[in-house]
Amino acid sequence: MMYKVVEKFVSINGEGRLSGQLAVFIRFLGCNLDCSYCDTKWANKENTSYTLMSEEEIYEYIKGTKVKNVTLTGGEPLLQENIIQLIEYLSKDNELSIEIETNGSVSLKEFTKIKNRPRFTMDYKLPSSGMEYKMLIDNFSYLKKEDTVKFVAGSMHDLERAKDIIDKYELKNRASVYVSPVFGKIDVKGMVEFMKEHKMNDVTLQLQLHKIIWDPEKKGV
Ligand SMILES: C[S@@+](CC[C@H](N)C(=O)[O-])C[C@H]1O[C@@H](n2cnc3c(N)ncnc32)[C@H](O)[C@@H]1O
Ligand SMILES: Nc1nc2[nH]cc(C(=O)O)c2c(=O)[nH]1
Ligand code: SF4
Ligand SMILES: [Mg+2]
Repeated sequence: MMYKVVEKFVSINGEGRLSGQLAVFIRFLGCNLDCSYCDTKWANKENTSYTLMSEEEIYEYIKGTKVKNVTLTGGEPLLQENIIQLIEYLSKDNELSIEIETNGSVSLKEFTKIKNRPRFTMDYKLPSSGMEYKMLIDNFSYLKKEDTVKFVAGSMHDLERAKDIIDKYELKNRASVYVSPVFGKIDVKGMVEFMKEHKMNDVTLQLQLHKIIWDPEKKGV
């Protein structure tokens, strides 16, 4: 099988449970959503240049970096044709710790059947993204403790909505729960005050480390 890879690189993971650790990123072409805040819109344009890579070539690249954490992302990685074959192929290597960043609109059902499946870092798109209506609530039932639900908030209204969803679906009992500011859009101190006011125990506030270390617009980091 061949996959449309728009960039591959090693960096510090700037997000999620392995934030701060080295990771190999494979970014795939194309997305079905159009989040207002997307910092990777360039990867979603059908005319974006990409490299066709087989599962073997992707695996060889990853192993050649000697980095064990792998993040499959995009664009929306789960929309790649035959992505299940790639995930199964990579999942055979127990030395790899694989995470998939996914946007919450693609059913996880088939992916949860994969032996030694990767961890999902699944967004729940909040109102300011304009994509909340695309969220598949059933996906919450496929999550396990190793997975993460991420809420990217662009306003205090978004944060209120995130709290409602976290409580309504008891997400803290299902997976790790992260909140993340839309970069430069919301006062992070205000997010902390909100979390304090609402006693949001067991929710992790993240900042995109890579946008602190490098130019926030820089690709390949
Ligand atoms: C570029 S997306 C790719 C994976 C998948 N399409 C998704 O949205 O989860 C990776 C992560 O970056 C987040 N993200 C995108 N633009 C952002 C921004 N401007 N500020 C903060 N997080 C952002 C997304 O919400 C998602 O959690
Ligand atoms: N350094 C770094 N860490 C990341 N974690 C998730 C990313 C993504 O775009 O999915 C990402 C990214 O784009 N860069
Ligand atoms: S789903 Fe992810 S890649 Fe697609 S537009 Fe939203 S943030 Fe960007
Ligand atoms: Mg990114």
